[in-house]
Amino acid sequence: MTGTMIGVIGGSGLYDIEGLEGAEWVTVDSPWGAPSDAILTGTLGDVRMAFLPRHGRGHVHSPTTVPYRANIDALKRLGVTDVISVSACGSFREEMAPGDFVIVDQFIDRTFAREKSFFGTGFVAHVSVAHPTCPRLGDACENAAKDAGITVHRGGTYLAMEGPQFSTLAESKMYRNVWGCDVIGMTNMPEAKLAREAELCYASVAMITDYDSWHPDHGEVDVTQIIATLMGNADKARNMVSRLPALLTPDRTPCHHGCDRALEFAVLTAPEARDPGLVAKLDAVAGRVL
Ligand SMILES: CSC[C@H]1O[C@H](OP(=O)(O)O)[C@H](O)[C@@H]1O
Ligand SMILES: Nc1ncnc2[nH]cnc12
Repeated sequence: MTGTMIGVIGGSGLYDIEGLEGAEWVTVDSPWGAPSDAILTGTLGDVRMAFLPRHGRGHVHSPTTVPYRANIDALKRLGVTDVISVSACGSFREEMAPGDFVIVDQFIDRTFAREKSFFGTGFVAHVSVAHPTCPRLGDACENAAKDAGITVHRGGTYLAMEGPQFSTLAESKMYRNVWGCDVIGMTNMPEAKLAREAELCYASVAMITDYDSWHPDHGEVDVTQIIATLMGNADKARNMVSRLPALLTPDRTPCHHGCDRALEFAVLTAPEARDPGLVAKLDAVAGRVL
C-alpha cells in the first residue's frame, strides 16, 4: 500500500465508482457537520481510494447546501492526500463541446451563500489560492482522460455561480466575452479553497454537458439535455478514474507546487489567543501546524 490516497468527489450524474477492491461505504464523523454521504473506500492496484458523491446518493444536496467543509474534512480525516473533483459544467467555448473534459486551472468565485473557510475568530489563517489547482494532479487527470479516449482540454477558467438557476443570457455573455471564462458550474467553490486550506492537492475535471445560454445555435440551457449528456460523461469519468492510480507516484513525495504545505506561514493568531474550541475542530484540517 502507498502513502497516496486519491479522493474523488463525484458531481451530478456520478454517484459511485466501480472496480474498487474491498469496496465499503464508510460513515465519517466530522466536527464540521455531516458530509454529503458515506464515503466509498477501497483500493485500485496498490493505491487507496475514497469516493464521495458531492450531492449525496439520490442527489439530495443543492449546490448551495452541499456541506463543503464537512466533505473536505472527512476526506482528510480518512487519509486522502489528493482530491479530484469531477463536475458537470456548461461551456463558453465552441471548441469545448458537450462530452469533452476540461482540466480546470483557475476559478472566478461568484458564490455568496456558503461557508468558505475553516478559519475565523480565534484562529485566523490566510492561504494563497493564486494557483488553486495542483499541476501534478492535473497532469495525471489529463493523461488518464487521454488514455480513456476522452477529448480533453488542458487549462480553463471555471465561473462558480451560486445557482440553483442557470445564468441569464446577459450573465452568460459577460462571463464569456468580458471575463474570459471557459466553463461554468455551481460547486467547485468553495471546495477548491477549502482543499487548499486543508493542505490537499486538488484538481478539477469539468465534464461539459452544454453550451450554457450564449450559443446562438443551442439556445437556453435545458436540464433534460444536460442529463442525457451526463450519463455518457459519467461512464467516461469512471474510465478516467480507474486509470489514475497508475499515473500518480506510488510513494508520497512533497508536492512540488506546495499544496501540502499551504499553512506553513498562514496562521496569524498567537498560540495564547487561539480559541480552544476552534483549534479542536481543526485537528484534521490543520493538525500539521497546530
Ligand atoms: C445537473 S445541472 C446543474 C448541476 O451540475 C453541476 O453539478 P456538479 O458540479 O456537482 O457536477 C452544477 O454545478 C450544478 O450543481
Ligand atoms: N450551464 C451550466 N451552468 C451552471 N452549472 C452547470 N452545470 C452543468 N451545466 C451548467
